[in-house]
Amino acid sequence: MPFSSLATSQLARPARVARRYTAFSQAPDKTSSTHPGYAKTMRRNMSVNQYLGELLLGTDPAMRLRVAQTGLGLLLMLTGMAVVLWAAWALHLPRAPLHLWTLSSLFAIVMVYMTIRCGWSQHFKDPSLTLPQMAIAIICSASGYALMGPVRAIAFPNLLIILMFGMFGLRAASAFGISIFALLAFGLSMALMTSIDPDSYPPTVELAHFMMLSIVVPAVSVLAGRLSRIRRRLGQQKQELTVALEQIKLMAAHDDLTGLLNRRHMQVLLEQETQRSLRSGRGFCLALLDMDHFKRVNDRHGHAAGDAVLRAFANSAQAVLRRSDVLARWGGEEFVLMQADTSIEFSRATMERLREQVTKLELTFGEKRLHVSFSAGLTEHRAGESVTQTLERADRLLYDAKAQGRNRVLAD
Ligand SMILES: Nc1nc2c(ncn2[C@@H]2O[C@H](COP(=O)(O)OP(=O)(O)OP(=O)(O)O)[C@@H](O)[C@H]2O)c(=O)[nH]1
Repeated sequence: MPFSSLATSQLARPARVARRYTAFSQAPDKTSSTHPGYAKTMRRNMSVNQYLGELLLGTDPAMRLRVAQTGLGLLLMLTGMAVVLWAAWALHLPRAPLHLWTLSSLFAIVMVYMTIRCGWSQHFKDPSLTLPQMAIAIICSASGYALMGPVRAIAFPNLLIILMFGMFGLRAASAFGISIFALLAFGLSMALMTSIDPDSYPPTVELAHFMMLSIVVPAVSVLAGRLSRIRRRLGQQKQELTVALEQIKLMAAHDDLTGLLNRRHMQVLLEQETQRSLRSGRGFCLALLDMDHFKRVNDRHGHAAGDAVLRAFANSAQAVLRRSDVLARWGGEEFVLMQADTSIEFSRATMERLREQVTKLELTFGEKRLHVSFSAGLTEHRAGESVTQTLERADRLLYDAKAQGRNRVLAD
C-alpha cells in the first residue's frame, strides 16, 4: 500500500470513528431523557411498576404496610422451605412427605396473604392477623421438624425468626401465649417422632432439644415483649407530641384573652391576602377598631372588668361576622377586621351592625352596669399597595372617628 494511501486510510479512520460516534450519539436513544419517546417509555414503565405494586400491596397506605410486612415474613418462610427441600434432595430424604408439607405450607401462606390483601382481615381486631400468622408458621415449622430428620435443627432458627417477627406487635400476654404454643407444637412433634422413629430422633437428643427450646423461647418472648412495650411507649409519646404541637400552634396563632387570632398570625394572613388579591385582582376591606374610653372602664371597674369587656366584644363580633371574615386582636383594646372579596358598602353595613350590637351590650359588675362602644376606620385595600399603607389609611380614619366623638365607623 502506498504511503499516501496508507496515510489516508489511517488518517481517515479516526474521522470515520468520529462520524460513527456522532451517528451513534445522534441515533434516537429511547433511554435518553431528550428522546421524544423517553417520557412515554418512563410512563409505561412507571405504570407497570405501579400496577404491580398496587396489585400486590393495594393502594391504602395502612394496607400496603400490612401486606408488605406479611409478604416479608412469607418470603422468609419460602426461602426456609427452599433450604429444607435442597437438604432433602442432597441427603436423599424421602421426598413425598416433604412435598406434601411444602404444598400445604404454600397453601397456608397464600391463604394468609389473600385474607390480608383482600381486606377480609379488617373485620378482626388485629387486621395484620399476627397471632394466626405466627401459629400457622409455627405449625409449618414443627411439622417440618418431624420430616427433616438429620437436618431438623434448621427449624430452630426458623422458629426464632417467627417469634421475633410477630412479637413486636404483640402484647406481653399474647407473646407468652404464642411461645407456649410453640413449645407445645415442637414438644408434640419431638414426642411423636421419638416414638415413631427413635433411630433418627433419639429420645435423649430430642429431650435436649426440647430443654433448650424451653429456655430460649420464653427468653425471646420476654425480650420481644420488652421491645414491644418500648415501641408502644414511643408511639404514645409521638401521639402526645403531635397533640402538644397542635396546641402550641393554636396558642401561637391565638390571643389568650379573647380567643381571636393574634397580631402575628393576622399579619401573615394579611400578607397572604395581599398576594392573593394581587393575583386575582379581587380586593379586600380592612377595618381598625378601637374600644372607646377603655382606660375609663379599667379605672372605674377594674382591670378584670376591662378584660371581660374585651371578651364580650370578641363574642358579639363573632356572632355578627361571617365565617370568612377574619377578626384579630391587634393589641390592647384594638382589633383588625379583614373581609375578603367584599365591597366597601357591604363591609360598612357589617361594621354598622357590629357597632349597634356592641352598644346594646350590657355588662354588670356587682351593682354597676356598663355599656361600651368602639370607633373604627374602614378602608379598601388598593391593588399594588402594601398592607402597611392600607392599615395607615384605616388608622387615620379611626383617628378621625375618635375625633368626631367616637362610637362611629368612618370609611373612605
Ligand atoms: N383590662 C385590660 N385593659 C387593657 C388591656 N390592654 C390594654 N388595656 C388598657 O386599655 C387602655 C387604653 O387606653 P387609651 O389608649 O388611653 O385609650 P382609651 O381610654 O380607650 O381612649 P380612646 O381610645 O381615645 O377612646 C389602657 O388603660 C390600657 O391599660 C387588656 O388586655 N386588658
